[in-house]
Amino acid sequence: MEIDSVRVESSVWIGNKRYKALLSGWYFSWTEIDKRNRERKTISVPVSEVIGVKEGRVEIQTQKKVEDTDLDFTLFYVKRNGHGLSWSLGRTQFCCPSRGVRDQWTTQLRTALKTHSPSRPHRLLVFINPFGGKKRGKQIFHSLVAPLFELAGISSHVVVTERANQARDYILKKDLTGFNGVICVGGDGMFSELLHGVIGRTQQEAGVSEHDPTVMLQPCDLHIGVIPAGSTDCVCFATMGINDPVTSTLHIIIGDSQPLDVCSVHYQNTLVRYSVSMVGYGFYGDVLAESERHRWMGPLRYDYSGFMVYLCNRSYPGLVQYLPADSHISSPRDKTRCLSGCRVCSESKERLFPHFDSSSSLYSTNVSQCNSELEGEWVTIEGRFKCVSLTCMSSSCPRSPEGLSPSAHLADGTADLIMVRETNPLGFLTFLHRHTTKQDQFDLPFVEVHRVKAVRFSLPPGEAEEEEEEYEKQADREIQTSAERELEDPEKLFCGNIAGQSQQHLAGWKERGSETSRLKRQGFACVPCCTKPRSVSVWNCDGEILPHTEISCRVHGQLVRLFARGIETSTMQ
Ligand SMILES: Nc1ncnc2c1ncn2[C@@H]1O[C@H](COP(=O)(O)OP(=O)(O)OP(=O)(O)O)[C@@H](O)[C@H]1O
Repeated sequence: MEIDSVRVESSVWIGNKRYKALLSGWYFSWTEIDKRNRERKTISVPVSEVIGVKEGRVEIQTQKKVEDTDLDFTLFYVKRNGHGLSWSLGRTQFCCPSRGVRDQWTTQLRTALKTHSPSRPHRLLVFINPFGGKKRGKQIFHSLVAPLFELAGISSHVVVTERANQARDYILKKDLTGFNGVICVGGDGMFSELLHGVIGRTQQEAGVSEHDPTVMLQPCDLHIGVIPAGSTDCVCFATMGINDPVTSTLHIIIGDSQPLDVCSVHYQNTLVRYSVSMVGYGFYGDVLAESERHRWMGPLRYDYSGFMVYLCNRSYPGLVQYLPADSHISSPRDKTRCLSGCRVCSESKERLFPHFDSSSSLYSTNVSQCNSELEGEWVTIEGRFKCVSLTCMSSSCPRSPEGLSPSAHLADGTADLIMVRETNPLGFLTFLHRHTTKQDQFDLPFVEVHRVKAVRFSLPPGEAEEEEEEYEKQADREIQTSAERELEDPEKLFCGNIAGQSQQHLAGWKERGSETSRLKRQGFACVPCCTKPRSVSVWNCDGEILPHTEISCRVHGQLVRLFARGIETSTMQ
């Protein structure tokens, strides 16, 4: 029988009220019937949003309780709260006229679930960062996430991390057979580990060199899920519209799938990092560098560092080259929002994977995309900038609900390049302040924004040599100071610089044996309030400081997939 033609109907009781229950195609609904047999209010649940069907009267919240009765079944489903962005577990207990009817309901609902939700995960690999955010990762997983996975019949293998990069290395090296996805319980740093692991693993298996800046990367099949438990959870917020562990868990269970663009950052012919959120130079780099020196302050360090760096009022020379995206498709100032089911993103799939058909491998089709995606005329802009940033998504967060670029798309194969030229402190404050309001931050004479496919940043020729000289001198001074500090208190240096967010990146440096250069650069870059004017800032790449100034960035359309669906339309004004 065709599932769409399945129709099951019967009388049921919820409490002491009589209802008509109906399973028809994609929906299960129940309508109250009053004493005169008139139909009252109907509640309708899409089968794809059913979490589980259990025999008896079952409760899982606070404590699991099962009352095994012959006539009852309990339905668990996604319930939308408030404006709908926050999801919780809905639960309704149905009492049937006979055991036969009850069994028919449970069987038909489970069959419908399999048919309408074929891409739900069955087995997940979960990484918990016990030190992320308020250090509640383990508690969040065991009290809020694990019971829902169990209810939905999802098994999970849990790894509580003991060091930075453990999750990334695990994904790169271990056998992942049987896993339908990887989940992080932590913040953006943990997400980044999973991102690097999943992309790296996929390229290894496809025999693609990540270091070649011109290569087409293989899109990744393994989905990534994010349970927010960090102090910065921007990726979660920008793809769900809310930071809530239960909402994220429910999106994972129902197998939502949101493709995401990823920006690769290269230094010459070496991959430096991947980014999904922001690669920012100048102000954003300085704030991160400064905040790393004040980790002891906790999340407050970002406000403090932002204020200090703002007071320094620095601007930096730079040569920015970019490859524009097709402006007929969309633009960063078209006032649209990338919402769930976004037309621009779904139409981009054909452009990004023009020869895709499910019978052939994605990679073989991507090779032809390689050339066309890097075709076009590069535009060059030289000047002094307060900041230059590139963002693959709106990068909205609770503090800036509209984000760095409100009209950016999650999966259209482009990023928005924002350049803020040198201006007076009040002008720059206006630009920053507009990120927290609905006012257009691009409607300022010193701000430029472009939708792009690739960007290159370098120092203007004269500056580069001058900088190199000054850099060497300053670095030597810093090394000496650092060494003295280390001798005084080795713990201090370790805690201040190695622990936490920049760990992944710094570990990478260490692996490459450039401890000296790390000290040089870090010491030099992290003193925004030093009296001497500097001409070079650092890059902030999704919360990590990059070890290079002259970088090239390229957007890889729909490279990874998240267990998410974007921000739902009905909830947006
Ligand atoms: N067991 C661990 N010990 C130390 N660091 C870890 C551990 N597990 C993960 N990490 C690293 O901690 C960093 C920060 O973690 P995460 O993003 O989960 O939390 P966060 O509170 O949002 O971080 P931050 O406030 O520093 O941005 C990540 O880059 C990750 O590599």
